[in-house]
Parts: sequence; C-alpha cells; structure tokens
Amino acid sequence: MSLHSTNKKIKIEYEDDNASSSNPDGGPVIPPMMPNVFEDNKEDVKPPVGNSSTADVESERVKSIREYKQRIRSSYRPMHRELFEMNFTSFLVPSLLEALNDSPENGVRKIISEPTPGLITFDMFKPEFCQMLLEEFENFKKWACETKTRIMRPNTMYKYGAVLADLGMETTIGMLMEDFILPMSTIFFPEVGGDTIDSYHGFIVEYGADAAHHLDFHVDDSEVTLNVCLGEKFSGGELFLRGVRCVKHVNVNSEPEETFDYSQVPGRAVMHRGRHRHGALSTTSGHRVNMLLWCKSSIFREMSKEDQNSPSWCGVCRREEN
Ligand SMILES: O=C(O)CCC(=O)C(=O)O
Ligand SMILES: [Fe+2]
Repeated sequence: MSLHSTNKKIKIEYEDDNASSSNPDGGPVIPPMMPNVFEDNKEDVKPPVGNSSTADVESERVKSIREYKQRIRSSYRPMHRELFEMNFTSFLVPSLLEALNDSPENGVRKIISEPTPGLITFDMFKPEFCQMLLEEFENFKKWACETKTRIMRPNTMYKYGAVLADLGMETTIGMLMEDFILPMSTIFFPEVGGDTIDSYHGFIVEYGADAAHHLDFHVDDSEVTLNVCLGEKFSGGELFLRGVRCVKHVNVNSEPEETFDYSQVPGRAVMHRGRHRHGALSTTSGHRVNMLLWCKSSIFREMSKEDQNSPSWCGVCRREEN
C-alpha cells in the first residue's frame, strides 16, 4: 500500500443522494432512489412558473452552487489552515501507520476487526486531528451564521452538516482517498467496485444539541462508505446495520444474523458497502459529529447496468443460490 500520493485523480462528487426510511428492523420500507437536490437550496432550484424546463432548473442549481463556492472562497477564513495542507499520514494513529508500512494486506488485517460480516472497524484519526476538524466545522457554521450564508447540506437526508470540500479539505481528502481508502476498499470490498473507486462525496454530519437526533434507515449512494466518529461527548447514536441488499431485494427483511448495532467511538472508523442497509439510532445526550466518505466506482456502476445476475454480495441472492 503506497503512502505516497500518486498522480491519479479521484474526483470529488457534489451531487449525491440515497434512499431512506425509518424502519431499523429492516422491513419493506426503503423508498426508491430520489433525485438529488440540496435540501437547503430547494427554493433556489425551483423551476420558474410557466415554461420551465429541466435545463433551466439545472442551470439555476449550478449557478447557486457556483455562487456559494465563490462566497466561501472570497470570505471564509479557516481556523486551522494546516488541515488543508497537511499530509494525511500526520493525522492517522500510529498503529494504523505501522500496519500500512508493514506488508500492507497482512498489516491492515492485524489491526481491523469485523464485528459483523461486512463491517470493518479500526482506529483511524488522532484526537488532535478530530479536535481540529470539529473546531473548523464550528468555525464554518459561525461564519455562515454571521454572513447569513445558507450552508449547502451533504444530501437530502440532512438539514445539518457540511461538505468537506466546502471547508477547503479537497486536497487532503483526495490524497487520503488515493493512498489509503482505495487500497483498503480493494482489500475488503473488491466485489462491489472497491478496487476501482474513482470519485467520492465527503461530508460532516452532526447529531444532538440543536441538530437532528437520528438518521433514518437507508442505503448510501456509494460502493463503499467510510464513516469516522470525530466526537464529541455523547450517548446513543449507534449505527444499526440490517444486511446487504441488491436493488431488487432492498426491502427484503433482515435475518437475525444480519442485525447488528455498532457503538460509535471517537477516532474510530467503520467501512462498509454502500448497499449495507443502515441508519443511526438516536443520540440521546450530548453532541455527535462524524465524517463520511461515500466512495464510488463509475466502472462498477456501468457494469452493473449490463449484468443483472444475482450478485454474491446480496444477502438474499446468496441465500437463494444455496
Ligand atoms: O450518523 C452516522 O454515523 C451514519 C451516517 C450515514 O449513514 C450516512 O451519512 O450515510
Ligand atoms: Fe449512510
């Protein structure tokens, strides 16, 4: 596994969505994929009354995104500029760095655990880095409030949170994607395109205090998701997982062995397939903030359109095969 940045480019994606519902028991409740709009900008992207067209809506939306980014670039003053310049190796915990420097696959396998099939967990970020990112996020919200800027939310599931690229972190996260996430997803999730990740959508979410308390049952618009808890002090907020499903079986009930609740720990990461159905239980006290990377493979998506065979990674298809 290379720890040196390559010249490959993993694209940042801005426009994402997923499907959601609110049944943690895995019942037939996940609605079909919705088109993406940034929740907070719905007003900006409504078609004009009368002769509206999809192209008009699209161009309005592109315009409002451009203005938003322009405004950030011209007036947002970061609190921790080093966050945008640092090599990602300086914010990983020593155990992870040692594992990566060892023979990669063996090293990494020694430090991860898999508490339920398909959920990989490992210590990832140093406490100092978590603290810096939390402070930067607070600083960004404060700036948005003072300048009356409406923060573009990561996707339609969230009324809270922000996109990492908007905070100025695209270079740092780009390197992390190429030199760490891609190798990790190649080892653990090659069958869902983990070995051909070529774009990502990165964001911060928060719960408790003045934000939302839980996250509905859903699948991500990703092949592989990395979810790292940054802090702060909280109780509740477990990630509930209810089995991996292909499109056809997305609403098929989960079996007991597919039911797992994971307690989030600051600094610790989880990785799972995007189609591993999940949600977050209520953060019952305190404030929880997590960093998410939805990692995508355009090749895998193209190939999935043509190949409609039962994928081996879907819990229901696998059961039907046996
Ligand atoms: O709150 C969490 O930890 C889960 C977040 C999540 O599933 C998502 O953003 O896709
Ligand atoms: Fe998710």
